[in-house]
Amino acid sequence: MTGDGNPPGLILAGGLSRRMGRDKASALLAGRPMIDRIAERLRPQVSSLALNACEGFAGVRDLPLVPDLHMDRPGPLAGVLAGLRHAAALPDAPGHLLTVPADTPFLPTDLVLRLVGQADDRTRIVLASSAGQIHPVIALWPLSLADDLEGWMASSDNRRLQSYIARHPAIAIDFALVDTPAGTLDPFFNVNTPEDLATAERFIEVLSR
Ligand SMILES: Nc1nc2c(ncn2[C@@H]2O[C@H](COP(=O)(O)OP(=O)(O)OP(=O)(O)O)[C@@H](O)[C@H]2O)c(=O)[nH]1
Repeated sequence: MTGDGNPPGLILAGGLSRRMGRDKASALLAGRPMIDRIAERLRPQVSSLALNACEGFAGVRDLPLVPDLHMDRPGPLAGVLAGLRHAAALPDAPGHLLTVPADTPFLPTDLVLRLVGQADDRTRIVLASSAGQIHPVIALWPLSLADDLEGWMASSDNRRLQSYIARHPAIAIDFALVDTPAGTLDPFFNVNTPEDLATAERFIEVLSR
C-alpha cells in the first residue's frame, strides 16, 4: 500500500435506517451510541477516521463529515465515492480507503491487518466475508477507482455494490465466527432493527463478563 501504513477509514452512515425506525448510528447500544463503539474499534486500525452521512447529520460530533457527492443517487456506492475523493485529498497519499457500515458494532480488531495483507496491488478490492457471505460495504478500496466509480454512477442506474465490484479484481477474506455464552457471534453482525439491538446488547453483556 502507498505509505505502507494503515489506510484511512470511513464509516458509512448515509442510509435511511427504515428498519430501525430512527437513525441507527446514534441508537444507544448498552448505553452508548452504536457508532461510538464502531469508531473505538476502528481508530487503532486506521490512519484517520471520517463519517459519511447526509449534510447536516447530527449523530456524531467528533468525526469529520464526508457527505455524499451524488445526493440524487442514493446507496452506499455514493458514500464510497465520496470517501475515495476525501481520502485522495489527505496529506499522506494513501493507496486505499477502508469502509465499514455504521451498524456493525463487533468489527474484528484485526480487520485492517488482514485486509491490508491482501492489498498487494493498486487495483484489487479486498472484501470481508464471514460464514460464506461477502460484506461488500466492509472493504478496502483502491483510491485509483475513483474516476471509474464516478463514471459508473453517471452512466448506470445500477446502484448495487456487488454489481460494481463484479467488474473489478476482488478478493474476499474470511473472518471466523466467535463462540460466546449467548450463542455464535458473527463479527459482522448487522444491527438493523430494534430486535437486533437487543441481540447485540446480549452479546455485549456476555463479552464484557
Ligand atoms: N452514503 C450512503 N450510504 C448509504 C446509503 N444507503 C445506505 N447506505 C449505507 O450502506 C450500509 C448498508 O445500508 P442498509 O443497512 O442496507 O440500509 P439502511 O438505509 O442503513 O437501513 P434500512 O433503511 O433499514 O435498509 C449502511 O452503512 C448505510 O449507512 C446512501 O444513500 N448513501
